[in-house]
Amino acid sequence: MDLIADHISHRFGALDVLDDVSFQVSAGEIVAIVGPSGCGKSTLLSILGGLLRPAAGAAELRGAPPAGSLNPLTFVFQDFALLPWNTVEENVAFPLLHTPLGAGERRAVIDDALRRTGLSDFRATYPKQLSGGMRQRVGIARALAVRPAILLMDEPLSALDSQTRELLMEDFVGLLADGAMGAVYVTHNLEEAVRLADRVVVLSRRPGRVREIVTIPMTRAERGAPDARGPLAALQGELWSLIRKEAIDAEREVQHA
Ligand SMILES: Nc1ncnc2c1ncn2[C@@H]1O[C@H](COP(=O)(O)OP(=O)(O)OP(=O)(O)O)[C@@H](O)[C@H]1O
Repeated sequence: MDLIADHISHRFGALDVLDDVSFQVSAGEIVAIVGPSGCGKSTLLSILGGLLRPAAGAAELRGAPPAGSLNPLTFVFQDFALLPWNTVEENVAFPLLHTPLGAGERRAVIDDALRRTGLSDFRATYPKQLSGGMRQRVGIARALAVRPAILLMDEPLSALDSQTRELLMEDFVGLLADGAMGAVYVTHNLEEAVRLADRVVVLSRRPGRVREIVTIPMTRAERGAPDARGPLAALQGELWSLIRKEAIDAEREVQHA
């Protein structure tokens, strides 16, 4: 299933936030969205996920959803957005409430999501008993439970320390390796963008326009190898050179606002 951003523009009152943004996420592809602070990345993700109707243009899904999909698009949030009074299992089960799944099928879906995220032994645990990395794994398991075509991820690792980020990046690469699921990955972190994405959409400062779409010229597997650090750092440098000036301008704008 493909996700198409088709000439999307948006404004909040007098504030122009996005200007004519177009790109495509093909089935199984990971597309990162980077750009200066406040350029409209989260707004764009909300529009792609159908939470916000754009002022102009549209977000469209094309193609058949994965077998058994309950929702082709699902979000993974920076702050995990878990229900603290519910166990891990209940959090993962939450999006399955009010769906036509029978009890057996529901259990199989939950078990599968917990297994794929390494949470099978934590099903009865409450979020506050877990580390940040484990909480975000619960957020991912909950997203997997609806068998989506595309994960919409808004800074999913930014609340985590650097070692935990590394581990979760490895998890993402593993989860998305079979190409059954794609992702849109909003991040400030260019290291994450070049490590995970197949293509990177670089937005200008607000109103966000597509400055460039950079294709990462290495497979995801190649990027996990120890000798990939040099080429990845070079790619990161390339992206930073596209963003740097506008990031400085955007930062000044925020500070003087
Ligand atoms: N609901 C809203 N009402 C009014 N203004 C909003 C609303 N949501 C976002 N904005 C403004 O729109 C602009 C873009 O916000 P958005 O969060 O999409 O940017 P971003 O690129 O994700 O930011 P950051 O990099 O800081 O996470 C900002 O100036 C923000 O203050």
